[in-house]
Amino acid sequence: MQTNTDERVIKHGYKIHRQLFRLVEQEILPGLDIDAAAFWQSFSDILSDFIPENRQLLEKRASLQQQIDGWHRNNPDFDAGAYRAFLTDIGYIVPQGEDFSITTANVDAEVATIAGPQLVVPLMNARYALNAANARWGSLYDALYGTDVIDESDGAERSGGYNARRGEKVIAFAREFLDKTLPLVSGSHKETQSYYIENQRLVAVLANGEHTHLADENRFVGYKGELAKPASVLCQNHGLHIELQFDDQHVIGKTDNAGIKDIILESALSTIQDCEDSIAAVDGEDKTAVYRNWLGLMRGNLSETLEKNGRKLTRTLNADRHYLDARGNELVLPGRSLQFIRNVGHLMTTDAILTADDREVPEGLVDAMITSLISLHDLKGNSAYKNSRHGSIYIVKPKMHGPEEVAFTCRLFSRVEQALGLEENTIKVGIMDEERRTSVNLKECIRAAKHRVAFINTGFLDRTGDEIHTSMLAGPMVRKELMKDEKWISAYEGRNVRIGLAAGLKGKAQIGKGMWAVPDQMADMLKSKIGHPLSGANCAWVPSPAAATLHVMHYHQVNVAGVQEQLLQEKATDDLPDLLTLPLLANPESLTAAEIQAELDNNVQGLLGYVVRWVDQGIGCSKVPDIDDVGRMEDRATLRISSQHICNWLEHNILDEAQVMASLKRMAKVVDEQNAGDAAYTNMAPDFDSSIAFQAACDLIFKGKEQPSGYTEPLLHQSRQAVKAAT
Ligand SMILES: CC(=O)SCCNC(=O)CCNC(=O)[C@H](O)C(C)(C)COP(=O)(O)OP(=O)(O)OC[C@H]1O[C@@H](n2cnc3c(N)ncnc32)[C@H](O)[C@@H]1OP(=O)(O)O
Ligand SMILES: O=CC(=O)O
Ligand SMILES: [Mg+2]
Repeated sequence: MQTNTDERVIKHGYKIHRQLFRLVEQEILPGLDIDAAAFWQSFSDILSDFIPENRQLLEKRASLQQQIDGWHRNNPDFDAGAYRAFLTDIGYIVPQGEDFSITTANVDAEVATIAGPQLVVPLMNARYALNAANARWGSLYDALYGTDVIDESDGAERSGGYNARRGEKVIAFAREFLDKTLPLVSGSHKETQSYYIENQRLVAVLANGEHTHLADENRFVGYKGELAKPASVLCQNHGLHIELQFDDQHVIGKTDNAGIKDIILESALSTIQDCEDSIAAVDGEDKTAVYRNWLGLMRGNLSETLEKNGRKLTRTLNADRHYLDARGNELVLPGRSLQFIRNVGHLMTTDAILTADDREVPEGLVDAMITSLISLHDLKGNSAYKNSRHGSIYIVKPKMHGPEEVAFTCRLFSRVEQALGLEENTIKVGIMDEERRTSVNLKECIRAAKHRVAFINTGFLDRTGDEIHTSMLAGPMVRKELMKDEKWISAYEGRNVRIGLAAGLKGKAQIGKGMWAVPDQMADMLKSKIGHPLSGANCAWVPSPAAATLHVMHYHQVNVAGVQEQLLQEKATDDLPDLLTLPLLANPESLTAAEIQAELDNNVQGLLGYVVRWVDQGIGCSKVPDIDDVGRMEDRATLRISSQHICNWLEHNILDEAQVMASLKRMAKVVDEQNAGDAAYTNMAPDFDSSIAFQAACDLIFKGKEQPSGYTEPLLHQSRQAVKAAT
């Protein structure tokens, strides 16, 4: 990209984008008691010290991939034993050391001890970022009413104004939840006429006049209003709060036997503010905008004015929540999720800072320094709202390949801590277990971060992309939808929990599970995502605040600490062979022409639908209809899967270029039609050659094999930069 270096400020040879420079000097540093000159000095030292090693780590990735490609070329008859020996020889599999336990300290309860949903949100979008931070508490009634969890039969449709029949179903569902979560000594919440507090106990009055209590009295923890007629009652189960709100004049409350107007669930315990795969930040200007949003969250003053349902409103961070406890003393609960920030990985570079010879610097180095600097506002109490009550900064580091790269991240964080005057290990690291070399060596990856690891999370979407790319030459892969039934993926998910528990994460850190990537299918999510807590994971990703409010019900049902205790008793098995079982098609000839076409069209439709918004409009995460018209969350990781999958089938002649090109052109028209209502949208068809987005989609497929680890960001960035330069 052409960069006007005149617009830059030179610091110790590095050329800082003026917008970023101003942000740091005028908005971030004030109030931090950090000398600007000292800051730029230590930042430049860090860049100079870490750039060469960052480069070497990337070279090692490329070299290992080359050796793996060569091995597959020379070994068309796959032998699992020889393959494992080869991976060990080349250092892809590293030796495993003695058992150990992590020592991470000063971790907030939302990470260490309470199990619950984790919401991920594109940080570039202030409206969503604020919504996510506030998603700590969510209305169960809204989450049920607004999603397919409540079916539309018997006149319970969602459309139009308030539908009382649907409302009844919501109330019935919620009462069922209360009966399971807060059972009464006798009777049911379905029969309650009122609730009151007496002798520090919650009393429920039933239709038959009986006054009953909670079966477990300790689940009542607080209230608002009067003892005899509370405005709300606060209960707790597995460390998660449930608030029953009363108002018999309210439109819902007046239809309810006990005057309940809503049930509020503590929902997204933690949130990941994402600088990575769900955003499109391709230059210094974009990076500055993203950092400014993080600053607003850490200073507590981020706000966004928006129009919703014909009304203008200003969204800001929610305050903490105040109650009286059972004894009548003040009880204050966090009003916002605990916020992590996801930095980018080691691959990409950014023109936010250029070297003396005008080369972009590694973006991950800039993220580490700037996002930590901003987080200091929280640590120093410069915000009305506390994020970490234990003085920690939580950085999620994605796409690391193996323990060496984790160690590099930890050394970087250590240097950032020194530069900012922070105690060692203040910056916690969330390790995305989403590259094959990390899964294979997970124990050693955790060891490399054992003083600061705050989570290990199975990013199964990137992990699937890496599975395909790493073994690109081994043979054609199974269809995308069938990946979830493959041996490697269940070994991967199981090992993550088992290795995490053996490394002492219980009670100290999160063992996390991946994203629910079908944002509108909440009924299905409710059926299946209980598998995550049941597997021993104490958090799992959700795509939206409503999904957090629904998924939290699983953590009321499952006592994750108990599951983890049980798993710790089980004997470990060697599941590395399963993890290394390649997801190859057993019988490629059995695929019908229709199956091949459907797989191709589906991949192409999702790919184009995502890429066109990314490249033309800078939207990094989209809900894109698949071939069956199901809206799917698409981000860079899902794009990595679809592009690599098509590339793999091309490589093994299941597809040919002409067929792929024909599909791209046909599906481009479909995607154009899907976006017809968007005034900012530019069609790809029929002038395909002049659509940068369409060309990017082609490159992601036809040049997919050469992309580092099959990543999509180099081509996406290049194309978005071209669009920005042209407008
Ligand atoms: C592999 C990986 O790396 S996964 C991690 C990356 N993925 C993500 O971060 C997914 C985050 N989710 C999203 O971006 C969005 O939910 C999408 C793109 C999937 C769907 O977005 P939309 O179609 O706009 O959502 P939808 O119309 O259902 O809801 C919009 C409302 O929900 C809110 N919302 C939706 N997603 C989120 C979210 N993740 N956080 C906070 N609020 C959200 C919006 O603020 C909006 O509410 P508002 O009008 O009051 O502001
Ligand atoms: O980052 C998450 C993933 O699944 O990839
Ligand atoms: Mg990922």
